[in-house]
Amino acid sequence: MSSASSQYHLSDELLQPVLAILDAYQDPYLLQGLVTAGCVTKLDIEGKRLQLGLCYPYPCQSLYRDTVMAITNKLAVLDAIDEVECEIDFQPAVISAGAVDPLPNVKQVIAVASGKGGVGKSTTSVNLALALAAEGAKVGILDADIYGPSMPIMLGVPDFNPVSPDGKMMTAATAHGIAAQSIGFMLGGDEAAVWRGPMAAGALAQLLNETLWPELDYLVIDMPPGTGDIQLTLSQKVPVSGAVIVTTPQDIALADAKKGVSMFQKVNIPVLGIVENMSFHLCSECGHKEHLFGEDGGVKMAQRYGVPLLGQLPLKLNIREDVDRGIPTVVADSEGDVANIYKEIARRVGAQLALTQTQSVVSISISDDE
Ligand SMILES: Nc1ncnc2c1ncn2[C@@H]1O[C@H](COP(=O)(O)OP(=O)(O)OP(=O)(O)O)[C@@H](O)[C@H]1O
Repeated sequence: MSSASSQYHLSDELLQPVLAILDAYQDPYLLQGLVTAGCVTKLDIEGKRLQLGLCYPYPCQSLYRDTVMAITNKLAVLDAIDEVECEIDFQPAVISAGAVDPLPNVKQVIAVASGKGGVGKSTTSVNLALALAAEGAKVGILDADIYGPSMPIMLGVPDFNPVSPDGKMMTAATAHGIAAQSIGFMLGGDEAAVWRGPMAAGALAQLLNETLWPELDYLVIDMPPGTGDIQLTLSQKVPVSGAVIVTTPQDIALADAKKGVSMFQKVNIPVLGIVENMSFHLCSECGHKEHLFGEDGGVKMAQRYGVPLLGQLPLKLNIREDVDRGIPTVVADSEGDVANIYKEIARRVGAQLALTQTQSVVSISISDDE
């Protein structure tokens, strides 16, 4: 149990059944009871009104209402409680157990990668970033795709000029509530495409380090596609907390995505999971579902590598149209089915990061004590 137990101000007689009820409530993403997961930060009682404080290590704002209702119903069996006042918060861990220095202001860096181009990595990155923000996190995105920077268009800020007020650090754009920096703000696509290996990785790391990022819970990096030198060097130069691999279900893309999984495993960056994009075509008129690129390739790959399948996105016209007009689907249709899939993916990504870091915390505190 966490040190939060010092915030528990209930008599032993009441504390035990309350903790038992709260721990019987399994968090669907952490797959642990709320007490075991360290989410219960406050317990107090005034008359028969229980004051409950919860702090999640991943952003899940859209679930707060249902969670409170479910917990309140369970606690209602106790005679000593007839009302529950619940405060919920979210706080990701700030941990960098890796060799690379953490970025000031940035708690977690998430790399979004794909084995090959054109699988929808940038579309997934931008919608994931916006979904993390919709779930209550402070988010930034770095477009490191030197072969085809797309964030300026996808976020509707094609003319942003990242001025450098002090001649050293650059500003980030703000779009739909997230901070954005892109190699595309600096260079035309063609010019950037001639970059090679370590030089490109060095320039991207510089872009990352020399941007005045606001306080961020998560910085999503849209990596260059592929698994070559640039990607490997970038993964070693940037304090990446975890990686998300985007693939389509067909065999060739999957073979490439496997290389992506292996690359991150080689440099000890946890693979948080796989997003299968363009999983099926959903006809917007008749609702017919068709598996154009094969069925469940991402599912099989996730099983084979023992990493979670974070979600499956349909091939849908409006996903493309929305990024083309600079208003990604998570913003354009924020309560629609597609936005909800991205939000589900965002919660899973945040929870996976938290679980990965719980393990790091354990190993760090052991070596500190020694
Ligand atoms: N689920 C989807 N449904 C419909 N269109 C999609 C979907 N995902 C991506 N697209 C479209 O597919 C094209 C390629 O997507 P995107 O640019 O995100 O891929 P990428 O993997 O980042 O490509 P690159 O490696 O070339 O940068 C874009 O036109 C995008 O709008």
